[in-house]
Amino acid sequence: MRKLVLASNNAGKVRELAALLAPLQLEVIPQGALDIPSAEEPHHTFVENALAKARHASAASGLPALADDSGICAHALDGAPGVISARYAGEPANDAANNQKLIKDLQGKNNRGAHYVCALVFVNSANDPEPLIVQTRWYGSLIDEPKGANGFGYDPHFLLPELGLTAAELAPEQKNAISHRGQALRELIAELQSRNEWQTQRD
Ligand SMILES: O=P(O)(O)OP(=O)(O)OP(=O)(O)OC[C@H]1O[C@@H](n2cnc3c(O)ncnc32)[C@H](O)[C@@H]1O
Ligand SMILES: [Mg+2]
Repeated sequence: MRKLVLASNNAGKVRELAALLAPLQLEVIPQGALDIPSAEEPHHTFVENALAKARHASAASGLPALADDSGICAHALDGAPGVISARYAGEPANDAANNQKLIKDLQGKNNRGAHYVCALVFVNSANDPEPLIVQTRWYGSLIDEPKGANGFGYDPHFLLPELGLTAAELAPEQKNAISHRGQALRELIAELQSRNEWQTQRD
């Protein structure tokens, strides 16, 4: 079976990506299972960081790799925390501290609009000259009081106004059906299939 390394050490992301990839005939291997450490993420864009992660995991494993660089952008904060979402409150990364800082920074701001961003990059090999790149957004608004126990990261504060629920109140499959990551992975799979590189069980 074709193998794919998931170039992420975030358990929440790995869970979501693995569920979305489950219908494909692929052996999905999180990089942690191969003892591949996190890549450096020095760039100013999600796409560049995702590309660095994908190349890093592919170089270390000798396998095709899929990376996700994502984050949340608060509209009243000029898009912060953005690419530094994982380490907004400092290192090591801590979801609770990041959420607290974000809510504190939004105190007194009327505009609670925000969007998640997900950049996905697939490479066939470490030096792949044609990486496949998809970037998507998921819009919502940020609430002070956390609600819900599903998901990860900023999800308990990310309200979907049309549903009246936070991302952390959605079942995993509901979140994947509408999230930035779900949208991006469906697009990426369609691109890969149009290249004829992956077959699904439906084929
Ligand atoms: O780099 P990897 O190993 O993939 O893991 P990471 O957690 O460091 O991932 P990022 O560098 O892409 O940082 C993204 C951060 O944005 C947040 N984030 C991204 N997608 C999210 C989602 O679906 N729900 C909640 N928070 C999310 C979360 O805090 C992540 O830690
Ligand atoms: Mg990271």
